Amino acid sequence: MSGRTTALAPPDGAEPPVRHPDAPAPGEVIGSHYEHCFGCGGGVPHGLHLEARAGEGVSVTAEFRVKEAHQGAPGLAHGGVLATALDETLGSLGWLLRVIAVTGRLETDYVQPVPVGTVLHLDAAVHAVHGRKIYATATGRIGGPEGPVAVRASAVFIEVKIDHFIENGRPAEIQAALADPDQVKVARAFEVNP
Ligand SMILES: CCCCC/C=C\C/C=C\C/C=C\C/C=C\CCCC(=O)SCCNC(=O)CCNC(=O)[C@H](O)C(C)(C)COP(=O)(O)OP(=O)(O)OC[C@H]1O[C@@H](n2cnc3c(N)ncnc32)[C@H](O)[C@@H]1OP(=O)(O)O
Repeated sequence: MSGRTTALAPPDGAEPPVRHPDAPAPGEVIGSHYEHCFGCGGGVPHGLHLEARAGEGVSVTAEFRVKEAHQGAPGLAHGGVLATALDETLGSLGWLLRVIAVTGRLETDYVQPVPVGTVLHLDAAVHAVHGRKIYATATGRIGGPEGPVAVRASAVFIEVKIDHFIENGRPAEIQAALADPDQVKVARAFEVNP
């Protein structure tokens, strides 16, 4: 057994998150981090095309319209797709901290079925940071931003450097990403030097 804990509750000594001075202003749209991302990329026809907006503090909002391609049961969203929407919304919080972070652990609660055609109103916030670990939660509501909760998530994201992608990604896609000035601009926004 290692001493690693994957608990979703921040440990003693965790600090409140600090919004980066260059974070997008509240209300500003946070662009896609990668055109081919299933969650936010414009280049994925059946992707979720999630568009997040910066909120106050270290928080974001996003909307996701459930399409036929997202069904798990007749006329209802697949739970894994909803988890992806929550994961992507949580992932965009990194823009406010100006760190690149990947999902370490994601726990989802499904409270109500979500029909095709529904707009899921998502919000997410970071609650604490401990070393490279970022503790965050997200909620998806139906009927409006104040509507009833349909899905919820708690997560731990882990800060990584750009090398995480360069070392683990498939070389063809990594080379294409590094040759794309828009992608390099995104990486620079995180103050990393690819
Ligand atoms: C050139 C191309 C550029 C392309 C990229 C462009 C721009 C980038 C910008 C943004 C993109 C960033 C994110 C995308 C945003 C949204 C998308 C949705 C998010 C995702 O969909 S993302 C995919 C799914 N995700 C993964 O693919 C992760 C697979 N995994 C790993 O890659 C490793 O597992 C890793 C890196 C997580 C850790 O590995 P490691 O060796 O670096 O670190 P280590 O193990 O030492 O852990 C350090 C501390 O984290 C704690 N810790 C570790 N694992 C934990 C867990 N599971 N739960 C709770 N705590 C955990 C330890 O307990 C320790 O804590 P402590 O320090 O207190 O001991």
